[in-house]
Amino acid sequence: MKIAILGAGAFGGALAVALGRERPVTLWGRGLEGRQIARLPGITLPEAVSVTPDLAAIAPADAVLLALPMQALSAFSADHATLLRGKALVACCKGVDLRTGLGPVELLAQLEGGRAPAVLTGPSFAADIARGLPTALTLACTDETLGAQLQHALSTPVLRLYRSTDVIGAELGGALKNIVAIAAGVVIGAGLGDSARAALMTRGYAEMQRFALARGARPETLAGLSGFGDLVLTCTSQLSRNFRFGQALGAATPFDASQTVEGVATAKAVAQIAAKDGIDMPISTMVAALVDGTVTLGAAIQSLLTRPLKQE
Ligand SMILES: NC(=O)c1ccc[n+]([C@@H]2O[C@H](COP(=O)([O-])OP(=O)(O)OC[C@H]3O[C@@H](n4cnc5c(N)ncnc54)[C@H](O)[C@@H]3O)[C@@H](O)[C@H]2O)c1
Ligand SMILES: O=P(O)(O)OC[C@H](O)CO
Repeated sequence: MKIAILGAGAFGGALAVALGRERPVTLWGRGLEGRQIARLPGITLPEAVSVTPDLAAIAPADAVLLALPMQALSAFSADHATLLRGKALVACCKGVDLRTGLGPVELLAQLEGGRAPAVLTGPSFAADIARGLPTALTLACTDETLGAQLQHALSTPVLRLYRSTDVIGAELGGALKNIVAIAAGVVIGAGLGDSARAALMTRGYAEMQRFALARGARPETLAGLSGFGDLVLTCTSQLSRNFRFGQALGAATPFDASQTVEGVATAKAVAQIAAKDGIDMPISTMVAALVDGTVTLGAAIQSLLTRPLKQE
């Protein structure tokens, strides 16, 4: 299986490094020059990675990994539909498209006549993958045969892929955990303590399940790498941009606006869907209001703490 990766940011670069240590792979990215990845300082791409600024050069690839920010995926896949159609597409982004309310697999499935798209997601910092540290991810695809082929093609001795057919559960776990990570960052940034963070993560997980199950996900997927696993990683590590963004919000300190923080747009998308479909999502709704500036930090905390007492 010939593999191409689209997007030479942190995650696309890290996947190219990991796969390029084992087999040939093509990496395309905007403004990609030389064999360094700007978002991965100190990392050099292995020899087996062919770097190209020309998108047409990925034409021979059988499998294409799209490591772009979620909000760029819709326009990108529509603009390059002819090139992408017929290939095994693997979405590597985490989020919900703000304009359509769709996840990455649902967006890619709109390329008519294509194969069943897959999603690669789970607890993984690009910096860890690029350093060759052990990482486990979920590869979800409704086509079991294709899913198994991709699982084997994309696994390495230190990058272990677990297979699933629950694409909705896998993509929503990755999308929703970023919202909870922002909220966890707010809790820590505002000095509310580790006990409050544990409570927030637990109630956030309940909220993730509620939303995902309402959209057809399987509960065991949410309990796996792409849900619970990624929630734990992202809510507890300073390496997470979503967590650090929330921390800056909670502490009222500046944050580098050039960083990709997927939970911001996804919180807005999820809050809109939850309001429309009547799904109780208090943390996501509050994160959406906080990032929009329609509620103050004090009011947001107060609102979550004064919700009616209920059964767990
Ligand atoms: N960084 C991580 O640790 C990590 C881990 C797992 C998953 N992800 C996911 O991977 C996705 C990408 O994140 P990242 O960390 O690589 O972000 P990044 O900001 O490091 O890189 C994004 C790349 O996409 C490119 N890009 C943006 N818009 C584009 C467009 N319209 N057309 C072509 N290229 C475009 C940018 O130039 C940049 O190279 C996100 O959804 C993120 O959640 C990231
Ligand atoms: O830096 P973040 O917050 O986008 O998190 C990166 C990955 O999604 C962690 O699994």
